[in-house]
Amino acid sequence: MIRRALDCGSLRSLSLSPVCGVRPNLPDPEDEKAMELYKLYRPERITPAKRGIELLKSPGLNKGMAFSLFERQYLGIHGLLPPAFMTEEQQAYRIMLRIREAPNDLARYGILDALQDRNEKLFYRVLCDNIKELMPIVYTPTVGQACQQFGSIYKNPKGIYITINDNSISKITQILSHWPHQDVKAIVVTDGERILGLGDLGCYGIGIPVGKLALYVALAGVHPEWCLPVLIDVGTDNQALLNDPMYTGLRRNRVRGKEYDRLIDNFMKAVTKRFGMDTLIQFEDFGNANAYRLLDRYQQKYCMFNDDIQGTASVVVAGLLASTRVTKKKLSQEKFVFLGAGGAATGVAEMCVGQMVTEGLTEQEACERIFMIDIDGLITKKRANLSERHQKFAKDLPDTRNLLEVVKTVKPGAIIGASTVAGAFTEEVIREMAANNARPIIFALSNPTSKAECTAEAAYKYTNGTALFASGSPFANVELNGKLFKPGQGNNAYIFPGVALGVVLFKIRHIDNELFLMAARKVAESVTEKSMNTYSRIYPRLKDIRELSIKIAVEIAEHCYRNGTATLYPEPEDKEQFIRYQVHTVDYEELINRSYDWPAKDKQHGFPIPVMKRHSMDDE
Ligand SMILES: NC(=O)C1=CN([C@@H]2O[C@H](COP(=O)(O)OP(=O)(O)OC[C@H]3O[C@@H](n4cnc5c(N)ncnc54)[C@H](OP(=O)(O)O)[C@@H]3O)[C@@H](O)[C@H]2O)C=CC1
Ligand SMILES: CC(=O)C(=O)O
Ligand SMILES: [Mg+2]
Repeated sequence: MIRRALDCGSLRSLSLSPVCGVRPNLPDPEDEKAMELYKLYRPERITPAKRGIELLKSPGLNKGMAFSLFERQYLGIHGLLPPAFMTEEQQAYRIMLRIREAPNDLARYGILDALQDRNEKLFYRVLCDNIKELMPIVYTPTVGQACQQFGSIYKNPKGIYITINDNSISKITQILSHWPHQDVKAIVVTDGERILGLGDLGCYGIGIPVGKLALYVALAGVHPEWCLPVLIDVGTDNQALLNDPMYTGLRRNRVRGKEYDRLIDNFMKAVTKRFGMDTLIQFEDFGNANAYRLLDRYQQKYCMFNDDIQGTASVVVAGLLASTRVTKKKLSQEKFVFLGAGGAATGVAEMCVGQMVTEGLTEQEACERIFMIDIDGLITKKRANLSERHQKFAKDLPDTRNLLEVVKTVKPGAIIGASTVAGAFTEEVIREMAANNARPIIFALSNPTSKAECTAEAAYKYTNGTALFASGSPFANVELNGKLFKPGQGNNAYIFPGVALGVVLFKIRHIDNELFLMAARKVAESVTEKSMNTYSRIYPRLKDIRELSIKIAVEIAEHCYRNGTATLYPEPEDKEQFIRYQVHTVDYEELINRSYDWPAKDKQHGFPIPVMKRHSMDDE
């Protein structure tokens, strides 16, 4: 993907200017009221206790050659760095050069991974300023490849590992206390059983919480030191990993049942004991058997959500709501066929029901419009042992495993794939959708790209350009009959960063489903007419997510103060301004607190930055 950008755009495409509006607002120093609010919630910066080489080895503090002469002398690093000075822009430029020259995406992942270990600010600076180009590296699809090869690429720890051998609250609390940051406010946790659509990757799944939390920072401005990735290792049933000499996890089959439940229970208790009751816990990539079960068990007790269920539901409903502006049909007037009936698909189906009910249908009428297919075929009333969740979607139709047959019978307005079955939306299925709909909705949500139910090209080609298409992992633009299509990424990355930002900043203690429906509506209303009418794209641009996250956070904060679940007091009057004061900045800050009697700010050293044209990938 990036290789191509290099080939056609070469170095002239290098971006030096920030594109995501990342900077937090600083109040006008003359405005006393604004300064007071700013200082009330934001602690004073303190000159770090670390000095010398120890400081340079701290990724949260290190600025490399961007340290000024004054900082170098004051902090005991003078002479430990090459004598030249560089700005953050120059450093970012160097890194982007290396990234674009790397032979493949996994190598790019390695460069970014090493940068995160070395200089956190610069890592986020580079990521934020090149989000469209680099999100596919730190997130799906490349993160999937990184997880699969984690044994050979592992360098430095970036999270906490809790195993079935640590199964007590005190042991887990002890482990959590080893994490160097005290002020953890958000955790992403997986047990590695369903990593993207790649299945059970056991301990190698740690890449997913690390990647999701990188997006907390890059797409919502959550502070990196508030974030903790966690891998729960109960073994793996992946025989290839058990045979892999490089495997980094416990070499045993998965523990299930009571012991497993006790471990998760102990983990939840230990987290709240160590970091407080309002610590946000995002469940990620748990297997089908545990995802909903754990959500049902903990949703009312802890500040938690399941991203694959609720985040996915929200982003898909957002895409469907945006599509209504093109199809001119409400959700409640459409029929939906889901391929896959696991956590993601069922979460989406349930939120569609919620939306249809707000549009005036009864729950039963809404469920009648939703058809679900799992590995055993269409979910029908004849199916034995259906879960309560799936019973309401069961239909009085003949059993079939044939998606085309279902599409021919039901004539849905939308097909939504969350099945991990690559290519399941065949040419015949897509053509049938086009035959029945002026603007067929086709969502191939399975990740990574290799698992997508169809490609963007197939969706546009077999519908003669009428498809409203979205995919979980990014696809390149498609040109068809002289028209340019820009496929949207139907990925929960539009949702979880903003929800997390709202939750951690306003100390929201309970995350109900309503928040995700609100987030969905915010995303849908942010899609521009130009995006839809010119490019058939029903999601906002990736570079707009940061602003979107702020809007989502404001929306959910207003709601949570009304229902009493937001517990930050005094309640900020202007919530948007409050958020803008709080978000993490990717600009270097001076490490020395000069509120003492230091001489006037020393002059910034540096050489002129080469002028480059703006990069063409982060276009409209
Ligand atoms: N775009 C996004 O934002 C997101 C995408 N996803 C992606 O969605 C996919 C599924 O995730 P999730 O629901 O959590 O996983 P689950 O394992 O919970 O569900 C997978 C579902 O697919 C079904 N399935 C498997 N094989 C077939 C088949 N041949 N025909 C029909 N159905 C089949 C399974 O059936 P059975 O239950 O009978 O085994 C199950 O219902 C993954 O690839 C994941 O990466 C997930 C979350 C977010
Ligand atoms: C995007 C995501 O959460 C998944 O594929 O699991
Ligand atoms: Mg996931």
